[in-house]
Amino acid sequence: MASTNNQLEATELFEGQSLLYMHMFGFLKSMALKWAIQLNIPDIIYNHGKPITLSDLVSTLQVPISKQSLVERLMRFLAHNGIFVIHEKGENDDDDDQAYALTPASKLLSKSCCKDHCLTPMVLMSTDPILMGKFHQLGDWICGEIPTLYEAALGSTVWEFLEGKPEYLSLFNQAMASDSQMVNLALKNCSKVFEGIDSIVDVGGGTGTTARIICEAFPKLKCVVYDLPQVVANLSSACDNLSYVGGDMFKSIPQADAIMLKWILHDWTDEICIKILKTCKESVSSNGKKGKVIIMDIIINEEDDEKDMTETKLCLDLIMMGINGKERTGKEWKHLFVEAGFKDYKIFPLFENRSLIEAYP
Ligand SMILES: C[S@@+](CC[C@H](N)C(=O)[O-])C[C@H]1O[C@@H](n2cnc3c(N)ncnc32)[C@H](O)[C@@H]1O
Ligand SMILES: C/C=C/c1ccc(O)c(OC)c1
Repeated sequence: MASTNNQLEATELFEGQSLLYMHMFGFLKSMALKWAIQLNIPDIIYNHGKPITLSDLVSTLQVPISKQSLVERLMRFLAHNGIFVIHEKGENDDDDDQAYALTPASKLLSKSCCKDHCLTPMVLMSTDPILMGKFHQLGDWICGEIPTLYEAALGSTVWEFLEGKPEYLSLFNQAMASDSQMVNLALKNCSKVFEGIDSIVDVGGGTGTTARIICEAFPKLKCVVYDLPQVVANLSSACDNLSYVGGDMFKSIPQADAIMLKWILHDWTDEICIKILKTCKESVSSNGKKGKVIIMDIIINEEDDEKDMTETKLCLDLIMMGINGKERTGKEWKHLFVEAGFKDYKIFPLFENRSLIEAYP
């Protein structure tokens, strides 16, 4: 609402300016994170065994002395944003009065600390210049005829792009695996979901991280990872109850008591999701069995989620926009299940931004 009071109008404009500055510089949060990873700072601090002073950090990094203050300023920025924390000793007034320590966020970027669930590959993929660069063409793409941003900017769909570039395919698979490791920590909250079933197919299961976690937790459960041939080629199973099958989920899906879809349906349009869900329903209903489909995905819930959580989910929605996928509200998920002919479904919290949905044919 426009204000009639000049003073208030100026205040509003200043607030508007402030918001714009915050947003236009938002990319620097990604860039500073990438800088910390490229210089291996999370591992350096972890291996140091205690908070590290600026001079120790600079000498480990072998940064020229003339650039010492740049390290200090980047660390100040990252600490301001919760990626590191600055411990003040307050004894003397020199540079070494302060020391940098890890926070939960930067622990997740240290391979030495969080070997199993290090999120570094996800950060490197998200900040890759080519993958990030396509967002410069959002405007042109939305006004043009080309169906996906990937095709508009990179000349092919995301899956074709990855198939043609082994180094990107490997980065993508590692990024997905790093996200999937979190399932390990959340499984105890939803172990009931996997009890009482003899076989499960993880459709689009990537290199098998989630399936491996489930196989280890439920040694009697027979688990198949089903993904594109180029993804599962040369993978061999570490446990007896896990196997890899290459194929195309649009042509067929192996039969099982349960189908798992983790971060699959958000990659696709409603129309395609309904097709996938119908095929899954056939697979788990064969042999007269009453199976189920287990979905691990995002549910947008602006009412109940914290603002920051919703923001992350809406960012992922824009990333999915680039491949014609989308993040869905509870109502939009329900629409998919109804249209695909499922009788009922149940939602469980999984971890942070992810829910587990059990859908029954
Ligand atoms: C976003 S990733 C999710 C991977 C894994 N479920 C996870 O959460 O870590 C989507 C997966 O779907 C696979 N995929 C894409 N098209 C497919 C198709 N037509 N048939 C089978 N898998 C497909 C991709 O190769 C990729 O591994
Ligand atoms: C940076 C995150 C990328 C990403 C996350 C989940 C997905 O399903 C995906 O599919 C193309 C990409």
